[in-house]
Amino acid sequence: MALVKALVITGYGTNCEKESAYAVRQAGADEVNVAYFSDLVSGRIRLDPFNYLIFPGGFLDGDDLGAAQAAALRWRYAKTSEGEPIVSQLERLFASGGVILGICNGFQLLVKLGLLPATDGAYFERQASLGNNDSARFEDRWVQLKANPASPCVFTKDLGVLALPIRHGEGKMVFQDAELMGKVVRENLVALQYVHPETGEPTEEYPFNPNGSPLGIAGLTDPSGRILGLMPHPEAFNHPTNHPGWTRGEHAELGISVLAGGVRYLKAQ
Ligand SMILES: NC(=O)CC[C@H](N)C(=O)O
Repeated sequence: MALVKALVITGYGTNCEKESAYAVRQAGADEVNVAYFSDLVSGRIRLDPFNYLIFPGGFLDGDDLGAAQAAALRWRYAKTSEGEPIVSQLERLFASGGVILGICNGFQLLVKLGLLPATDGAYFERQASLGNNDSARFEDRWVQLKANPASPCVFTKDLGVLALPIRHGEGKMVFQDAELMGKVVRENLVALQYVHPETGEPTEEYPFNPNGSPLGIAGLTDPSGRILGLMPHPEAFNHPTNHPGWTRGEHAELGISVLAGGVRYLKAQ
């Protein structure tokens, strides 16, 4: 049974690192650390000791150039003060069986860095993007979701219907072309979809789908199932009273369950 050592990356406008660290601790991680990207550059911290990496939500570089665009370039090209590409540490963490979770801005980063959806194992080749919401507005409310039971995703494996908060301006999934989107769907790399509350089925209808994402795509995984990126914020549903309907006695699966999927997977190794 592996120890779960989580690292939450912050800096440059990230603002959900504390909730994400709290949530992964609640989910059962043995060790939880928060570090700045600049700590990786200075060498104060390395990715090597960790097996659970979290890219939290926020406004990296103020969303200039598009959400997480500059950060994706930073992750791809920055080196430690000793000259080692930081991306090599990231590649090693993943190659040695680690799990990676990107929440909202973190999802945008994973997609722009080419870690999602990575069809055909083409990691670090960008195949998709996240564009402006169809509403052309920042959307901030709760949505209903459904996990895809056929997806290889280790985070959403045992999940069904979920209610989670969203808060983003750039959540519309855009694929390179229709062929790639078909492949993502066929290979079940769609891990999570917005659903219509009446039918419980994936929807493109606003406001249930808050951004106009095709097929209601709210989260993607990679072919290994060890990377998950999602627009909603599971870390923000860490107690039953976070749910807007809790005083009416409404219950829903805590978002912590998403983070717990990664913990369970690592502990089973
Ligand atoms: N909550 C977030 O992480 C927001 C992500 C990004 N800044 C957006 O608005 O789309």
